[in-house]
Amino acid sequence: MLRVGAVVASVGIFLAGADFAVTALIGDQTARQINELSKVALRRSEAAIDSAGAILNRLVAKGPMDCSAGALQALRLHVYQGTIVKDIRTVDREGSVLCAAYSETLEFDNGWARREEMFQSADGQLRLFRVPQFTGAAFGVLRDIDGQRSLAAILRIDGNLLDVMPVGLRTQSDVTLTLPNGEQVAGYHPDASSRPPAQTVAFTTVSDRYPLQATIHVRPQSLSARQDMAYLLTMLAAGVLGGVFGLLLASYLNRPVDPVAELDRALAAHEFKPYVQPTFRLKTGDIIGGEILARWEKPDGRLIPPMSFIPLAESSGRIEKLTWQILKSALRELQPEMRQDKLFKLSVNITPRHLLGDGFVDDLRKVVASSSVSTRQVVLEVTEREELADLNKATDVVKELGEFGFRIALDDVGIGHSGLSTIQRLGARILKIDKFFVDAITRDQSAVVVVQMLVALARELDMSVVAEGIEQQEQVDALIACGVEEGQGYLVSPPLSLDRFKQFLDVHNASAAAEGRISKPELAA
Ligand SMILES: Nc1nc2c(ncn2[C@@H]2O[C@@H]3COP(=O)(O)O[C@H]4[C@@H](O)[C@H](n5cnc6c(=O)[nH]c(N)nc65)O[C@@H]4COP(=O)(O)O[C@H]3[C@H]2O)c(=O)[nH]1
Repeated sequence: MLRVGAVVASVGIFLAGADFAVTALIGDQTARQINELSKVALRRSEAAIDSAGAILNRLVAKGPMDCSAGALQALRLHVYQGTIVKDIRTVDREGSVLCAAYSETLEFDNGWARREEMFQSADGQLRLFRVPQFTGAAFGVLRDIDGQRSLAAILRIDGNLLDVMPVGLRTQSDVTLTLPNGEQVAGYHPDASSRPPAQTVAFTTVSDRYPLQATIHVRPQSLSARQDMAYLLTMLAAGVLGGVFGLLLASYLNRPVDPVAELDRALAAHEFKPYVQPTFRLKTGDIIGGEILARWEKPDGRLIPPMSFIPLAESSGRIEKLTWQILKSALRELQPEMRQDKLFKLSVNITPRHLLGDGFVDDLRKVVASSSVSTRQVVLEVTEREELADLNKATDVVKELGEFGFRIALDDVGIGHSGLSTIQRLGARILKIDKFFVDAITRDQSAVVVVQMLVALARELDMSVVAEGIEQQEQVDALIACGVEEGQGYLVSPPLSLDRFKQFLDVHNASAAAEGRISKPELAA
């Protein structure tokens, strides 16, 4: 799962990065290419004017262009031989047409420019002008013959602009040729239905020989790199690179983590939290305390149960630090409630080795003293799962703890190592009956007998009995019948985070006070 996540995330990041870079780079490159194409359009147009100028020069050199039959014949011959020049006309000084090679073409005209409306070429030889026609506009190129007359070539060069743009961009663009006054003299426009909308980007090149500029208008989307093969190839490469990087990342993340180093990191980050499960009086349901149960709140939000890390914490010698961390935290947070209800008991699990370790009693006293909570309200649950290596020393420690007011509970009684003699000698004040017997008590008579026996033993030794893992009211009834007075279990509440445990206490105390079972002064007494 981690591997798939790392690969997907890496591919996504690489593609996004590549998209950004490639869009900028290729988009920029596309813009430069279109700019080059506008130069191509202009060069072609200049070449067409050069060609028309050359024809007019030849005609002027040939002889009198005086509208005689011979002169018109010569004009027609040149028009016939050329492809761009559609007609050649002789005009007077003002610009009025005197005669034309093909006089029929005059019918297509929709006006005629006056001489002063024409634009002169840089070398002063030619004048360019727009010839409005019913079918659009033609391009006029005028050359003076003498002080009285001129020759005007009528050009149609739209076709020369058709293939300036690559096929893929033709429907996305316009190519136009305009005079300095903005009048269009030639142009290629795609089919009207697919013409570029008003929102276009313009690329213009201005001629330094003729009063003319070529402009290409394109849709902004056409500049997008996404249509480009280079884009697709780059994105493919980025995807592959992202995948490879993701696999490397996944194997790095999946590398075996030293579990003890991970425990140390979590301890340093205070990721172990005290959850608290309430203990209650079986007959009344009153809350009389709670048991601290460790939880590991991982940075990713996962909540790890204690049996997944307590054994390693015990075997690696980290359990002591962990125990102090969660005990201090619980005492600090629950101090107001514990000072208000002096009968409230908070219990914490202590491993036998920790209990018997150097300085345990002193350390515990310091921790509890710094929280301003009475030692009488702190219960140490020593599990029976692990054997008490040195029973004599354990008995001494328990005695010393008792002298300072702490109580010891023997946990998991009935399923652990210690026999009746341990229970009797250790001097513990509380016996915790394991969930195993609580589960069986409503269906197995022998469980009833064991519980009755433990209750009798506890009375004999002046101990109280707490039953663990109560989930049903029938179990409560059976336990009461056996003489058990206190318990804990999901029937009342699972272990809760400190915040939720405090809320639980508030709600419980409020309803108990409302029912008149407990009054606040009693709690404080
Ligand atoms: N199914 C069911 N379970 C119930 C019910 N009521 C309580 N339990 C669970 O029974 C366990 C009782 O704690 P435990 O016997 O001390 O057993 C504890 C204790 O031995 C150990 N542990 C937990 N926290 C610590 C700690 O801070 N230090 C040490 N040394 N051991 C700890 O881990 C054990 C397991 O703790 P948890 O998983 O919290 O499991 C807890 C509790 O959540 C119920 O009605 N139904």
